[in-house]
Amino acid sequence: MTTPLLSARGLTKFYGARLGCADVSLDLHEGEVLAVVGESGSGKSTLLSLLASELEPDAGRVDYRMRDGTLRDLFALGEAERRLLLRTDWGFIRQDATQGLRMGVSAGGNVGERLMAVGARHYGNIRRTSGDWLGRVEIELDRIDDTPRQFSGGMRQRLQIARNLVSRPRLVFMDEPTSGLDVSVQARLLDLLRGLVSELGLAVVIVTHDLAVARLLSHRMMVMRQGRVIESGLTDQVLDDPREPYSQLLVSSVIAA
Ligand SMILES: Nc1ncnc2c1ncn2[C@@H]1O[C@H](COP(=O)(O)OP(=O)(O)OP(=O)(O)O)[C@@H](O)[C@H]1O
Repeated sequence: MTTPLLSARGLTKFYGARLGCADVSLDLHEGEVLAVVGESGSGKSTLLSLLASELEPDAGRVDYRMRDGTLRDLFALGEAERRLLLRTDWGFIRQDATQGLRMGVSAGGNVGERLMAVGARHYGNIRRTSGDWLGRVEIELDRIDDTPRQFSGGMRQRLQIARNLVSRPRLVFMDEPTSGLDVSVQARLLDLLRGLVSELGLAVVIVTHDLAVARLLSHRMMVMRQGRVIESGLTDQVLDDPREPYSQLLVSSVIAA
């Protein structure tokens, strides 16, 4: 067995007296897609923020295997190291595109900025690579100088994808990347994401309340309820044959919908 890329043990977070999540452990290997599902308030976003070290846990730890092979405790990283990871080795695709994009910067600039973070300096190359990536996410090249404010919701999400993937991260966090979009737009976006994730061999932690998204994108899934993981396993197994009554309810309510 190879060492996991990301490994969490006993992650627990309280907001005052309210539980965010409790005692969550997981391993994520390179190229693996893990979906975290559960109803609203079950702790999915809290867990994602802890894994991405945006939030400090009350207990537990997260280790990450750096590119040089060393295992690092994420909460022991300095702020500069953490920011560097976020800009280079990781991506974070957010539900709200205004939080994941620089809304006042052109589409090309949004993508180019990430390239500069990994050392690109030549303007012509940066613009060409940015243009290539806009094409890959189906944004017309003549929109390269428009800002995301002039984009539709679906286009903004595709731009977030380009911005995050252009620097070839190894790990991408996704927080409900398709919710809030029209069903037909969601389907296209999911297709695009699925293709890129497999082509680039990305490791992904995706939070979603939509089991169809989990089915389409993930290899493994975890079901959360009231801050705790109540079931986990291979996605097809959990969805086709859920063990826990709560997971059965989740799955059947989708089928009924
Ligand atoms: N900043 C905060 N301050 C206080 N309580 C919080 C905060 N963020 C989350 N919580 C609480 O922690 C619990 C888990 O919330 P979390 O946002 O992680 O759930 P979720 O599964 O992501 O929900 P949703 O699908 O609605 O985003 C909830 O009870 C929530 O009210």
